Amino acid sequence: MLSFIIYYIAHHPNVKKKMLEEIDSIFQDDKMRTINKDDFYNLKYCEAIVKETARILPIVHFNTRYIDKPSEIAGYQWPADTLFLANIQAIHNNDDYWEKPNKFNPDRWMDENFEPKKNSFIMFGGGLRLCPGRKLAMIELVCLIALLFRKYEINLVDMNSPIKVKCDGGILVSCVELLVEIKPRN
Ligand code: HEM
Repeated sequence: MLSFIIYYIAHHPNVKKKMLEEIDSIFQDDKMRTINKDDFYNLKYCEAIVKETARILPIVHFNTRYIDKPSEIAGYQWPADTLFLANIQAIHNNDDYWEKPNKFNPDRWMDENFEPKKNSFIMFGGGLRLCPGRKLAMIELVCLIALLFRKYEINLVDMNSPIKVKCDGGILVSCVELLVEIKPRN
């Protein structure tokens, strides 16, 4: 997921600028101090970048559900042993739920009153089997991008290269290759 985040940041200079302003306002040019809980809560724009990346390109593309008894779901009768696949990628990019879904726009998450429509943002699944690691994953990703971009300038080697992804088992999406140039920030 970090590769996808770096890719989208590199392709949206206005987003990168805003992210660096947030990071610099929090760390005040200190490139070494340990990140703490308050920093995490203040890194709202970084969090918005993580969510927006996961909206456009969810690493879990499909969520699965299985019924072991015949059931009626969404007005249809289904036999026992039916496996359902919910297409997370399609839901996240559907214009019934999202304004300009193809636009990478972390700002959509910045409005205090913004709440995605019910079940329209399911990067961590939902219901009883909701991902139990979601908070840890968010903390790790937000802190990681803040600590990386606080200290390093990260650019893509080839801005024209499309993102190279592979999909394992039709469900998990990962980045195959992303060539980056990293140098210390001034
Ligand atoms: C960006 C990172 C992550 C993403 C996108 C993600 C996404 C998901 C999704 C979509 C599910 C299926 C939920 C459902 O069926 O409704 C899931 C389940 C699960 N995740 Fe995560 N996850 C992430 C990180 C983590 C981490 C860090 C942990 C553990 C430390 C974790 C542990 C689990 C476990 C144990 C389940 C199975 C839950 C169950 O079946 O009851 N995940 N995750």
